[in-house]
Amino acid sequence: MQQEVLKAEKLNKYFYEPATTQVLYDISLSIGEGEFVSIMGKSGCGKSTLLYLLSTLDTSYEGTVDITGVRVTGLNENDLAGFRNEHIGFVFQFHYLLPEFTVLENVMLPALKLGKLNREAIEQHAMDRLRQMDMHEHAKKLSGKLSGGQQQRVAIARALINNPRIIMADEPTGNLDSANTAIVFSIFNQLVQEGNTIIAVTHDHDFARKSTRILQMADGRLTL
Ligand SMILES: Nc1ncnc2c1ncn2[C@@H]1O[C@H](COP(=O)(O)OP(=O)(O)OP(=O)(O)O)[C@@H](O)[C@H]1O
Repeated sequence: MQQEVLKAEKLNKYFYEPATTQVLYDISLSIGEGEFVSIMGKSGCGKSTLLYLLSTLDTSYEGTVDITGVRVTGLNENDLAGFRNEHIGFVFQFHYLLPEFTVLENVMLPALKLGKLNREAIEQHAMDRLRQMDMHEHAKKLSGKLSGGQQQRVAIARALINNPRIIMADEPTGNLDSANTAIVFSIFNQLVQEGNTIIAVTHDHDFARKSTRILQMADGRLTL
């Protein structure tokens, strides 16, 4: 049987400002190794909120989340930061590249933080990831000087530097033209072939159609 990578049980989420509102209702799901899951639904239905919970960035909710068999619900922020850095690659729009650092430095950063390899090994690994994204020729440029599509590819290289088993993406092709969308999709496809798991919030039907499963949301509930 396919190994379970992520399990969520009975997630409920409330926001308390400006008034108490429930935005996620009783969400339970299980995602296996090597799945490429798209989360879809109308604007405001709770997709990003759900992804924040699943990716441990938001810790105030009811219910439980287990990732790679670890109960992440209830872990303190320090432990969560370490867990995320090792197991989850983020391609989120707010996880911007640092514009005053080079492309290579940006990609190396999460591995330097993790501290498992020496600088030389990290640099080599970062260059390999950049080559995979066809961005190696830009390694020495300041990331702020790249186009949006190029920055997104660098962000993916950075997300992959610690070889996470799970990649969480919020609108990974949101600001991209069709050529860059195709590149990002083929990178994701390759990652899935290698046994990684991808969970992506997207409005892009073409993108979602190519994933292995679509989670459809409406009004804070999973409908499919
Ligand atoms: N910090 C917050 N405080 C209060 N309400 C919030 C907050 N963040 C989100 N919401 C509300 O929660 C609901 C779900 O928002 P969410 O961003 O998860 O939707 P979404 O499906 O990702 O939307 P979009 O596709 O437009 O990004 C919305 O009604 C939104 O207004």
